[in-house]
Amino acid sequence: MSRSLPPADLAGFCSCLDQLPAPDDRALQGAQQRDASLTKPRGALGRLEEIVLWLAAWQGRALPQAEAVKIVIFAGNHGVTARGVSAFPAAVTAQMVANFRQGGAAINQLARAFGARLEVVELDLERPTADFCAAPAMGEAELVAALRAGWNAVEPGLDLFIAGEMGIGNTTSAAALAAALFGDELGVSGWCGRGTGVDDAGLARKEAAVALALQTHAGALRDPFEILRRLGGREVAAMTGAILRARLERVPVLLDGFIACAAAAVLERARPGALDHCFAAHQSAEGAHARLLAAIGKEPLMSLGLRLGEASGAGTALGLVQAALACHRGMASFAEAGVSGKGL
Ligand SMILES: O=C(O)c1ccc[n+]([C@@H]2O[C@H](COP(=O)([O-])O)[C@@H](O)[C@H]2O)c1
Ligand SMILES: Cc1cc2nc[nH]c2cc1C
Repeated sequence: MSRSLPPADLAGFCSCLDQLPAPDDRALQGAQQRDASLTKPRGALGRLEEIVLWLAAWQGRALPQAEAVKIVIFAGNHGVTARGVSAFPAAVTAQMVANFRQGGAAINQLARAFGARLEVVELDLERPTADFCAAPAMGEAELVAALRAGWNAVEPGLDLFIAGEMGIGNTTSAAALAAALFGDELGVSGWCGRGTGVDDAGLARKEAAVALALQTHAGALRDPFEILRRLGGREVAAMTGAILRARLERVPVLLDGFIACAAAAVLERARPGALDHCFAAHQSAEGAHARLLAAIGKEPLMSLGLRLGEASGAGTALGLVQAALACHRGMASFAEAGVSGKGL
């Protein structure tokens, strides 16, 4: 299904979940057949083969490509930063947006290295969300505006989409989201990590903020989109909207780190299988990312100790995507190369 206009309201976004397209089985089979013909023992390219099959199924072609690759960094500010939950001041969000625009951030280098188009979408940076320890982070209209901003960032026909984020304080928001979506039986500390590098006192403030938020919103944390409204942030909701639109357009998505996965998890909780078009690029060093990946049923491609956000893990994984596609598209078959097939 291709639809250009974003839903007007929250009910419209929710009803998209009833219309999720399936992968293209014929394209998948075509890619499997080609893979089986190539001059290598079957399975010998390991997870590179998995990447190719995923792209084939969602792009709808046996010879997938990564020409039109788009990375969008969504930026938002968080009221919860007033509680001392980050190692950096909230002003860094806008300063990094300027850095993205000037080409000086890590993601600028990765996008250039791997031939991806990079865009930055600022979401009301001068107006942080409400401190979710005391009140819902966003009103419904704000949530819908953020979901729509994400939706509008994805166009049909992309070969691959990456949603990235920049938002001082957003690992606290992502921890609260994950705890609310998947339960906090291990305690909130199981979902809290050091983010930009908070010290022990900062980590304790973060855990206290998440615990207080869950208490404040107790009884109102059943619906995943309501959880997003209460505990999320604008850039988080924009990633949710973008990942949903990508699914409707059958555009495959590479998931980045802890915050991007929390945004995606809203969809998975709302509709199991909603993330079938997504591949987890990496496991970040944020302590709870491994748990979150397991909760959404994703096996990360790499674990390099990255904890930067801004789509840097997914941007790095583009190199692996290119490696996978180069082999699938360029290798000779056994017949073409005159190589003997398996004997026994
Ligand atoms: O992607 C991740 O897993 C990740 C882990 C730690 C930090 N970050 C980035 O750091 C910022 C949030 O960290 P913090 O400590 O301010 O909550 C935000 O801009 C994220 O892009 C991102
Ligand atoms: C400098 C800096 C760059 C970032 N990029 C994504 N999150 C970030 C957080 C900080 C603090």
